[in-house]
Amino acid sequence: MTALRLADVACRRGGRELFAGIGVALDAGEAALVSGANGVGKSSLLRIAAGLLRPAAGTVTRDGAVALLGEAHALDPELPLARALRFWIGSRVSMALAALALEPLAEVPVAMLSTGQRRRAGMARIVGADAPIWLLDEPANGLDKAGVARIAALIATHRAAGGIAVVATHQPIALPDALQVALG
Ligand SMILES: Nc1ncnc2c1ncn2[C@@H]1O[C@H](COP(=O)(O)OP(=O)(O)OP(=O)(O)O)[C@@H](O)[C@H]1O
Repeated sequence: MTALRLADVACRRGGRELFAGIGVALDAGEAALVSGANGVGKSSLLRIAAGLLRPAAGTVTRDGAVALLGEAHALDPELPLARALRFWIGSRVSMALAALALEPLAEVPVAMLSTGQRRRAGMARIVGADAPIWLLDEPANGLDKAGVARIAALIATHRAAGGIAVVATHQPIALPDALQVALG
């Protein structure tokens, strides 16, 4: 059964304690919204949840594969979008492009995409990742209203299918019944 647990987690970076005592318990279909001022440690918390950063204290357990949308999109800037995505998600490229309304841009090099298009491309990688646990760092950054609504709808669909979503954001995004994780 898909699950994500952070118990009494603390984070230190650059010799400073960013946060301590954070607990998050999510099961299939649930979501958390991570909020807080710039530099409070939202990205760090997602990296800890992903297993990319070791917590200074506490434990993290994951039941299910993780897809992390970081601040960078992790797509080869030189490649046309479809090929850059194929590296990560293989045959699920068409589905992922369609989910983000990116089909018309399939042959455009990633470096030429606009800010919002690049963000959607990064999200296409997550949608195609076939991972039950989504960790999304500012997924709505640079997106227009329709783009934000699309991300919210994708997260809702993912949850309805038994997925988990942790979203760090400064922007309002619909995340019904989300566990609130306020840092700082
Ligand atoms: N590799 C690193 N080494 C040392 N300190 C770091 C490192 N990466 C980040 N930090 C520091 O950790 C703190 C938290 O950074 P983090 O990116 O987690 O914050 P955030 O809440 O996501 O910020 P924002 O809202 O601006 O994205 C910042 O003070 C940052 O300078």
